[in-house]
Amino acid sequence: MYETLLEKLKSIYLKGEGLPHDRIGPTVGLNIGRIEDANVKLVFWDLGGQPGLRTIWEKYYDEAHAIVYVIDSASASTFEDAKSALEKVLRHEDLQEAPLLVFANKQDLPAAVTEEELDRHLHLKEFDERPYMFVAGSAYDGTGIKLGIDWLVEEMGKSRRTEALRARTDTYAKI
Ligand SMILES: Nc1nc2c(ncn2[C@@H]2O[C@H](COP(=O)(O)OP(=O)(O)OP(=O)(O)O)[C@@H](O)[C@H]2O)c(=O)[nH]1
Ligand SMILES: [Mg+2]
Repeated sequence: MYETLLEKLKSIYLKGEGLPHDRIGPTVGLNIGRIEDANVKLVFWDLGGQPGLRTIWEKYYDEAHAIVYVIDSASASTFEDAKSALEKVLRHEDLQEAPLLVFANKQDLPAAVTEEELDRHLHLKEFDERPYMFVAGSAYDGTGIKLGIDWLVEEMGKSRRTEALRARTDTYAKI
């Protein structure tokens, strides 16, 4: 759902160049992004957000340590859809306790709804207990990305879900 963001993320953390924006098309299937430094290794599964592709998402839930959900802040007409799609994601039992980062993207555009307004519109806190952070920013200028991902890394580090997933991987490794 966020290839532009993923490319920016790579350019921030890996200090290289991301793909130019005009080389990024709608995601069909899966893009994988890897970021690794001395302390953490992150693997991002970037999934297409088009309605017809959303049935694929749940194939990845079981092994996901956390969720990054990207919303287009400049597209008010799609907020309702974005909210209900996210609610469905969060109801899925395979994602229990997975920390959630909601990234309100495209804040660089004049048409973007402010962080406060979007947060009020989505009011996600009310229906879920998991670690949750809402960050507004832009995949173009990079604002908010480090803040959000640093938070996510910290949450994953202390999450029971991370522990459980690690234990499972260790068990498989021994077989
Ligand atoms: N102004 C602006 N445009 C952006 C930003 N992020 C992405 N875009 C543009 O928005 C369009 C969609 O970006 P994508 O990265 O393909 O969006 P996506 O969420 O991955 O779309 P799907 O793969 O269909 O789920 C592209 O034209 C991007 O260049 C941003 O932060 N600011
Ligand atoms: Mg995409």
